Amino acid sequence: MIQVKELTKEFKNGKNRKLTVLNNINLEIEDGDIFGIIGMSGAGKSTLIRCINLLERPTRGHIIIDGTDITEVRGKNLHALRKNIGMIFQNFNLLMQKNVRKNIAFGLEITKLKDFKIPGMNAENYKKLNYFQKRKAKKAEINKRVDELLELVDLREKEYYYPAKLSGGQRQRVAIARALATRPSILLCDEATSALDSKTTDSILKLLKRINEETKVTIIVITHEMNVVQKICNKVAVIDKSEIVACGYTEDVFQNNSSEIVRNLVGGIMYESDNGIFKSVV
Ligand SMILES: Nc1ncnc2c1ncn2[C@@H]1O[C@H](COP(=O)(O)OP(=O)(O)OP(=O)(O)O)[C@@H](O)[C@H]1O
Repeated sequence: MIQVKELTKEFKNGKNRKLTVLNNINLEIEDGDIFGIIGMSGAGKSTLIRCINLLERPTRGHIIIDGTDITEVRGKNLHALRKNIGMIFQNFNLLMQKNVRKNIAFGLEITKLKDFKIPGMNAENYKKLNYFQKRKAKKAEINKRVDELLELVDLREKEYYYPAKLSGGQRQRVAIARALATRPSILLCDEATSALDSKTTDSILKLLKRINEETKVTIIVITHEMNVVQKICNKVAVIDKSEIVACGYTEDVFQNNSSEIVRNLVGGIMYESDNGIFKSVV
């Protein structure tokens, strides 16, 4: 479980001036959730997601993942923490000089040999291997993992392509595979479908949902596209002007139109309720 407690983030804005981008945020995200965070541009969504993997350090407050307050984590332990949190972006952030296989393998390649855990091998057996045996075992394990991920994101046929020769949707599939390579328990998606057309968006959302069901990875989705939240998020939080103004099961939040910001954001969305009857929430 991810618990965000009384989180505040301030940026220095000129001499002696502060900009409060997140103000006393409280959230609970359960294991296996696909949790949406929505809000207008500038509301603080990206800053919140960047605090969750400590790309930004909160000014005050706590982020507790499975009982560990990660705001206290520094140095070597930070590396282990980051391996547990994958991230994908709007612009994919692929390495353009590396092919699909090498992009996916990247996070595993840069893991130091001593930190590389080979599944199925216990610490005693591993200790007995010499340096070259360890390197060989690491290489074989990386290849096996990349093969699995290529199957998962359905890119087997493009494994030796460079990103420049891939469509936007294929690039995002590579980014998803790369983010999952270290078997993280959390996947952060920062406007991951914003650069894609609606058909490609749908195929990426289906893929994320399938991955969530198969691997139980917790997914946090930041988006300004309400249809993304409607299609895959079981829960959603709405941020407005640095604060959470609504939070809960997606259907409940979308159907409760008491807050103006929620009305503006979800205005016009048709929601399918449990009994199959479509109704407008505005
Ligand atoms: N490093 C920084 N230094 C100063 N101000 C920042 C910094 N990063 C973000 N901000 C400010 O924080 C506010 C929130 O930014 P953030 O990117 O979190 O919003 P957002 O909701 O993700 O917006 P968008 O949907 O447009 O990406 C903005 O006013 C932005 O200018």
